[in-house]
Amino acid sequence: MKTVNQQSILRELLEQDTVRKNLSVAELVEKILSRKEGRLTATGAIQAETGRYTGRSPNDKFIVKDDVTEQKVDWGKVNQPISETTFEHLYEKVLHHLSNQDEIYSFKGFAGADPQYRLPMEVINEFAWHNLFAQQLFIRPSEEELATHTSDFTVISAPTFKAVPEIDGTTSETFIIISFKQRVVLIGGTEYAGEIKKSIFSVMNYLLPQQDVLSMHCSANIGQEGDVALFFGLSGTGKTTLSADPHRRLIGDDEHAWSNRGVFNIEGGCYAKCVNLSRENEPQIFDAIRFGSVLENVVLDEETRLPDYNNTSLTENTRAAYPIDNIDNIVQPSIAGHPNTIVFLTADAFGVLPPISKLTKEQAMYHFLSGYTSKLAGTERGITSPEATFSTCFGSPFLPLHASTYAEMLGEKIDQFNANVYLVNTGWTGGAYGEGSRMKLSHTRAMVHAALEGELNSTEMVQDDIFGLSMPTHCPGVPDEVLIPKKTWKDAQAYEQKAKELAQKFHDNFKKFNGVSQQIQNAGPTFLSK
Ligand SMILES: Nc1ncnc2c1ncn2[C@@H]1O[C@H](COP(=O)(O)OP(=O)(O)O)[C@@H](O)[C@H]1O
Ligand SMILES: C=C(OP(=O)(O)O)C(=O)O
Ligand SMILES: [Mn+2]
Repeated sequence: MKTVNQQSILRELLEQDTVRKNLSVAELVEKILSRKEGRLTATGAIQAETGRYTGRSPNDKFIVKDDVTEQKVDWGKVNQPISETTFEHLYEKVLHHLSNQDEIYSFKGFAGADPQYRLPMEVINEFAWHNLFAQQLFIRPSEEELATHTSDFTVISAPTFKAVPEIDGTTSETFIIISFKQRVVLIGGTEYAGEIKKSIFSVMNYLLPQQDVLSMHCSANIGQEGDVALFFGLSGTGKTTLSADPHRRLIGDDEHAWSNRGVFNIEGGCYAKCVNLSRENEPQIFDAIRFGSVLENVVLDEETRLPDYNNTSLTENTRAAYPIDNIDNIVQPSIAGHPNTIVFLTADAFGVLPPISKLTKEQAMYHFLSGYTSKLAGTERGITSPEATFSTCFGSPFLPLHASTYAEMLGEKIDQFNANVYLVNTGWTGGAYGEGSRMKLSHTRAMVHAALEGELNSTEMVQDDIFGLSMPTHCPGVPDEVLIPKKTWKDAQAYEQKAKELAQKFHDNFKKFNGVSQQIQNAGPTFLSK
């Protein structure tokens, strides 16, 4: 059988003495420098460039349709099917490609901080810097854990292997293919490191709900009283930035799961956007970038070798990868109790959603299913300015199962633990993208702080008459007029028009969720039902 064949080729490959296994950070750094894969920066971090692709390639992502996945996966534009035969041919070619390299790198570790649900996994890389990335992003094993480690999923990344669509059955030279039957992710044709971590996230989004654990595209932190907050949001909306908070310990910046024991981080590291990064605005992230970190597509000053975070000549999606331990106030292991507060981050390019609003349970479900936000420049191929999108569960590119699976689980948990839910607009204010400006980070931080401290519970609220959202009228550290979008626009009529345009989009998008309860369907924009 084919399956056996590939598994034995993989085993053979891993027995070759060209495979360097779980090298230390220092050894990997030496490799990266001697192979000229990257450069040493004055921060101590490695800098690497990814060439043509500097963001994810969602159109090149597939799931193998086989007897394991056929009935389970929500097939469509996000989860494109590919045949077993196509996968097997490519798999063999990629393994052949890797067996011809002078050296390749393997990292064995885990996804999932809770020992009950963790996935022992392995990442095999053609590039040493990708292997360093994997080591920093996934959960590093102890010596004992490594000695007894048996991988239950393998990511194989061969960026210089390029597919030929006509022969290989892909859409382009790039491919990201998950086979749940063979427990393999195959990545080729792209050097963007984000694919490695996000593909394992997709794997966990398939596996965990089947164990009755909700997986979520969110960051998480914990306050002094042990109160847990989650921040959901599509790429670039503020999960990493807002979860790094000197007053709250970090659980994780991007991927979490919620079991009947509480929440846990899926990863062991962070992957921060670093466009315009400054110590003043984001001190913890700025200082996390040091020896062992990886700066991706960040331009260096040629003389000082210091990163120039304002330079977006390679991409706006510049990134820093570092182990979570590089942040000084963290929870270790990355496990905590049940969330008290849930924040949905939306980067509203229309500039009409309130900077913060408190949601009813029905509104929470409505907005979770809608997942309205923007794709921000650079995070996906072809996106050069914020583009309004409805990304269900604030993470549609990473969800193999139907949105209702995740939404129903979240709804039950919100009910059970009585969590407060807020919608926070980290996008535009005072006008749409191009006219208004990005919400001030200091204001967003102040609003989030007030929400987490319970200060908004006793504040007077007003309801906006287009979306039906409850907006606080005061918030410490934020001018009153910022809280009400209409007041931030020069032209109130223009605001109204734009807001109604967005409300209509919400309405049109939600038609596909006609199976959900009437109460949830009614929790959308209010002016349309008048
Ligand atoms: N009001 C705001 N709230 C959050 N982030 C903001 C805000 N204004 C600007 N930003 C910037 O937006 C980016 C958010 O990115 P990040 O936190 O990495 O997103 P995510 O983790 O959700 O992908 C950062 O570069 C941050 O500095
Ligand atoms: C890494 C990504 O997203 P996030 O910013 O959510 O981590 C990505 O979309 O490639
Ligand atoms: Mn992030």
